[in-house]
Amino acid sequence: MSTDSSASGEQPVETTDPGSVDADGAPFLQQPDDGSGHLELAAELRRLRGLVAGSTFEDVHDAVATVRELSDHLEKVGTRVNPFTYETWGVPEHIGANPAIGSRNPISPPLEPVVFPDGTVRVELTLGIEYQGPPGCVHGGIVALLFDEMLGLANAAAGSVGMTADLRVTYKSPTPLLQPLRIEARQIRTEGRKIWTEATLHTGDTLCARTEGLFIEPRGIRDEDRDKPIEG
Ligand SMILES: CCCCCCCCCCCCCC(=O)SCCNC(=O)CCNC(=O)[C@H](O)C(C)(C)COP(=O)(O)OP(=O)(O)OC[C@H]1O[C@@H](n2cnc3c(N)ncnc32)[C@H](O)[C@@H]1OP(=O)(O)O
Repeated sequence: MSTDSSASGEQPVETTDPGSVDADGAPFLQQPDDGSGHLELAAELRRLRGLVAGSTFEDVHDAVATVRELSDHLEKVGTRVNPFTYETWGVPEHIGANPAIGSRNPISPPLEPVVFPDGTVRVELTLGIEYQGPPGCVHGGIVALLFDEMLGLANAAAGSVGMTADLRVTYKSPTPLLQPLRIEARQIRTEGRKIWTEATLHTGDTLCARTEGLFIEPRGIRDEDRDKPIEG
């Protein structure tokens, strides 16, 4: 969880609170903390991101030098990782680097999904000014990113993985910044490698957006196809 400044810069606003877990929901794809401080670093950078995007400054050249020093330090002490291969869908390192859900990725809000017995995956979150599109509203591309991810998670909850082939988003009402949002996603049906999944985004009782996605399970991803080459 991180704390970012509001647009006015006066009140700290929680931007990534995943909300409470209902009694019958269970945390889904929890991302382990390896104790290295990596997650705290990402959380602090999220705070920084909110401050940089959501503030004006007179002179921050001192901050530039400090951040440059930090980057130089991290470059020295870290081990760079390469993008993952298809076989690694869902391993903690794959999830952790994800721009929507990844706890190690400062770009992500991040999402902390909860799965329910009927297969619904839900996240609750509040987005700050760094996600702004129209004034006061969440950028439509961010909504699409969150939807794509949530549909993918609903597929994972149903035991499948798929590449997004078609993603339709209907924006019904502006998605507000700095207000609690709730996204719920569920797999609807499958036919061979084709998977249909849907999601909604609400603030309170207001429907802000909904989506329908068609996903295609990559060839070779199923156990019986392990010896076949994986194709996107
Ligand atoms: C458990 C593990 C947990 C993991 C958790 C991870 C969470 C992370 C979640 C991350 C989430 C983020 C997710 C992301 O960011 S995914 C990244 C964004 N998506 C892509 O980059 C996909 C790019 N496209 C492709 O790779 C290929 O085109 C795919 C793989 C989609 C299909 O190429 P492929 O060669 O395999 O398929 P096919 O041609 O034999 O067609 C097969 C069938 O599908 C039908 N079809 C195909 N395309 C379309 C279309 N556009 N509309 C309607 N129908 C379409 C087609 O007619 C045929 O139907 P039929 O004739 O059989 O009836």
